[in-house]
Amino acid sequence: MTLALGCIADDYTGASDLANTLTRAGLRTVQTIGIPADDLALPEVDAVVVSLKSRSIEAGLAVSRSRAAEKWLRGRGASHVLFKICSTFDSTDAGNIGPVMDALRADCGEANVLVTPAFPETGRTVYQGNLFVGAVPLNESPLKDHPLNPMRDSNLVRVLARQSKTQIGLVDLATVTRGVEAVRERLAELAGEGIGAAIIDAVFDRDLETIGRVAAEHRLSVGASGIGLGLARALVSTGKVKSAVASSEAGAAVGGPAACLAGSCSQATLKQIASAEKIMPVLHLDPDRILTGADEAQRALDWARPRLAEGPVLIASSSTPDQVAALQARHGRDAAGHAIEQTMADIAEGLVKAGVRRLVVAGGETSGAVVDRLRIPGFLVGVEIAAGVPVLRAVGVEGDMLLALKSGNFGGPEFFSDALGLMR
Ligand SMILES: Nc1ncnc2c1ncn2[C@@H]1O[C@H](COP(=O)(O)OP(=O)(O)O)[C@@H](O)[C@H]1O
Ligand SMILES: O=C(O)[C@@H](O)C(=O)COP(=O)(O)O
Repeated sequence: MTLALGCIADDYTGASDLANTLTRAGLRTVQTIGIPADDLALPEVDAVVVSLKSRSIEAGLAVSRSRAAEKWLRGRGASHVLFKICSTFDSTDAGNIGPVMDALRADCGEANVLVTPAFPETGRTVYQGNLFVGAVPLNESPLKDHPLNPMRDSNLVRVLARQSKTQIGLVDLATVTRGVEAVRERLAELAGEGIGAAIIDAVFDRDLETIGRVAAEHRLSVGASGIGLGLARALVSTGKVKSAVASSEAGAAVGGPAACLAGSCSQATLKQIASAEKIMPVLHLDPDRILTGADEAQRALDWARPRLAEGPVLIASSSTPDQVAALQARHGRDAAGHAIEQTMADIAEGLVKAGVRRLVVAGGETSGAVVDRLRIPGFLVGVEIAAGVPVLRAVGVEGDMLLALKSGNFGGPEFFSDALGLMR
């Protein structure tokens, strides 16, 4: 297999979002969990998205895991590697976007890396280096209250400069609008000033197409699904990849019980849980009990098992920003996040043992904990449920299983019923 594009995603929902975008743009794509084992049977593909759970871990570990993934991808012919980050640039001043970018840049000898989290389809746009989430700057959006990476500065040139050893420049929208040659010239200018990476503005998909064409001439780029779209379109339009029609195999029905798990505390997920209450039984976990050692997973499984034969159930740990802040004040941010993720993984494991073959998970870190526990090595990409969220068919596991891994922020209010409607 010779890859036209190699991708490293810093979380599992982000990886399925990117795999979805690449598939829809005509690239045959698989999502792997970590670097695939040699004996994992993968179909012939144009792109591999290696999913890491590296967004919120210690920066040194994120660097070493990302470098190993890059080495694997380059070893399979990928001349370009996209480091997939969140469209809301989720990170702290300690990293991990800057340190990983610096390391990958050094490994591949790239003079200048284009960086953009723009993904207009989901309302993420970048102007003068400032990230907007819908109509508001990042620091005024619900991301200011994210449980793990509260985003309080919308100026990404500043944010990335705090994380990276590289000097960070800007390629503004006026330059992008002038086209591919103007962007190339601006990059050469920045390289001449010793600037190794640049935030590049993008508001519309046509901006991403310009960016994709220039990025494809380089060895490395950093961004969300939008730049993935630009790269995929560039690979297809230059004939490097023959555009493929998405296969229907990935979405074939599996039947059996279905369940949903929500660990995201985003506003979008809170609304989706409220809507789900109208159509399925919902159990709200008690996060304090989880942190004080009570067996909430057992309570949840005892609640769910007798209900599964009747239809889908939803189990949620999600709370409002005030409740999250209070819990973190009592137990610490990382301890709270980790304990709740592990409880979600325990519940997922118990549900699958009870026969669940269709599982919807809301939240990136939560999805990472669940997929790791279920030891799923990879996914084929099926139909799109909502922008950035496809149906996934597990590969390398016994029996058929469909999952949807939803970024906390993605999907409309009826997401859970929309997902279950497409996961037959
Ligand atoms: N009630 C809660 N209080 C505090 N933290 C929580 C609560 N519920 C879930 N969490 C944690 O918040 C984090 C949510 O992150 P994630 O799953 O990535 O969601 P998102 O996709 O919205 O970023 C996880 O670490 C999760 O364990
Ligand atoms: O780019 C995005 O917004 C998503 O693909 C993504 O990375 C989501 O992360 P979570 O919100 O943590 O699920």
